[in-house]
Amino acid sequence: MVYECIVIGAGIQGSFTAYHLAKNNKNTLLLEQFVLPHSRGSSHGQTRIIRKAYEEDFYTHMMEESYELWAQLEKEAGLKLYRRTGLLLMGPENGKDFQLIKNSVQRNKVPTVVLERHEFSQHIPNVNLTSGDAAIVETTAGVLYADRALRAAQMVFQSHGGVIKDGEKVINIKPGDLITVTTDSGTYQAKNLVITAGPWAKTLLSHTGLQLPLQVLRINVCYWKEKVPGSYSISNRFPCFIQMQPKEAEHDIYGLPSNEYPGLMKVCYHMGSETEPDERDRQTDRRDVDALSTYISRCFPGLVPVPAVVESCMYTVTPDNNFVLDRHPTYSNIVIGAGFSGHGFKFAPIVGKVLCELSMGQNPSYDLSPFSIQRFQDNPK
Ligand SMILES: Cc1cc2nc3c(=O)[nH]c(=O)nc-3n(C[C@H](O)[C@H](O)[C@H](O)COP(=O)(O)OP(=O)(O)OC[C@H]3O[C@@H](n4cnc5c(N)ncnc54)[C@H](O)[C@@H]3O)c2cc1C
Ligand SMILES: O=C(O)[C@@H]1CCCCN1
Repeated sequence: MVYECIVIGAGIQGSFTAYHLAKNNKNTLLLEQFVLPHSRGSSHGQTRIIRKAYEEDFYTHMMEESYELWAQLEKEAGLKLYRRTGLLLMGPENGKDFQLIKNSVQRNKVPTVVLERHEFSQHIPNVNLTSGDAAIVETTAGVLYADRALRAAQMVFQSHGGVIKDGEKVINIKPGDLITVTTDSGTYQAKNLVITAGPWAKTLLSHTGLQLPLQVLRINVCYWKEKVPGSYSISNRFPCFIQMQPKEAEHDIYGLPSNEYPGLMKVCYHMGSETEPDERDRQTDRRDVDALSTYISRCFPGLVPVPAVVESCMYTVTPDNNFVLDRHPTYSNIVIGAGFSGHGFKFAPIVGKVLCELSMGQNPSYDLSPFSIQRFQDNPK
């Protein structure tokens, strides 16, 4: 049988693409190399941050509709996927990045509160605001329950007649008017193909003759013990946070209130060391954990500054940290979603929608020029 569309990769982006295709009555097959659920890609784990505060207007605009589509999935699946916590943004008051994001939220009317230094500790207890730093809180930001969201998108896809075949690794792609996809246990044909293979995108795209400048990083996902259980918890109304330009590191540090593992707060570094996705844990660089320990001792005195639990996850990053959402430059019936650069989860309902539109030959609902493949060819690295 010939499918209307095959989607390769059942992470959050592929699952949402398949969800939209099935809702548009397209006969769709979702292929996944590992038995589901698994923790080998980028979409596993309990939580992710959802927010509208971005330096770039186009991300903030996409998030308007994304919140609505997350709420729709909650309804369809009968599950709670989003919890509002607020997002505390801290950074050097006169720093360029902090100013850009502050101006953007004002320009785009994202609900935010500015916290003056003298009132900071009254609103955010147990955190030391670095001297020279300013703070704002985006009030509608919060947490997405990631594992649960992934299952929900897959469930709704199946309830619309979609087929998932897991434990089947794609080993070859033969482009054409009818595309032939070969896995380690079968061969399938479709009129359209969507590749959302996360950290494996580079390998898969090589079967289609395309090279993209994607780099895979291993992220140490660190949980830190609260000295007084609950002091940084969701139930105590502690927010998610992003610390821009921390003193001890080059990249941002971020955290989510304790919730999923009672007594433990997730605080991570927004960077990692390069790795091969099939040998993720051979990468043992822990310099990021040392920087986190120093930051936590200085700014989060209520946490024990040694990680209690370390999990891992991968980022697939592009040179400008913007996603790839485009048609294949040679084969217009192959659509690509890749390079989510450690911030793609919150956008998944919109990513799925535009990849579905591209694959159905429609005009996408958003200007996709920031996400084009052409931008790499214009500025080869
Ligand atoms: C530690 C961490 C924190 C993050 N925090 C946030 C956050 O707070 N907010 C936010 O919005 N985003 C966040 N992100 C980013 C977000 O999680 C990712 O952008 C998103 O999960 C990427 O999804 P994906 O579907 O592209 O990749 P994946 O989830 O990796 O899915 C790709 C799938 O393709 C499958 N596959 C690959 N090759 C093949 C093949 N040959 N055959 C069959 N299947 C194949 C893989 O097994 C995998 O299941 C974070 C990411 C990490 C790692
Ligand atoms: O996508 C996000 O909102 C977070 C910000 C901090 C780094 C990890 N990703």
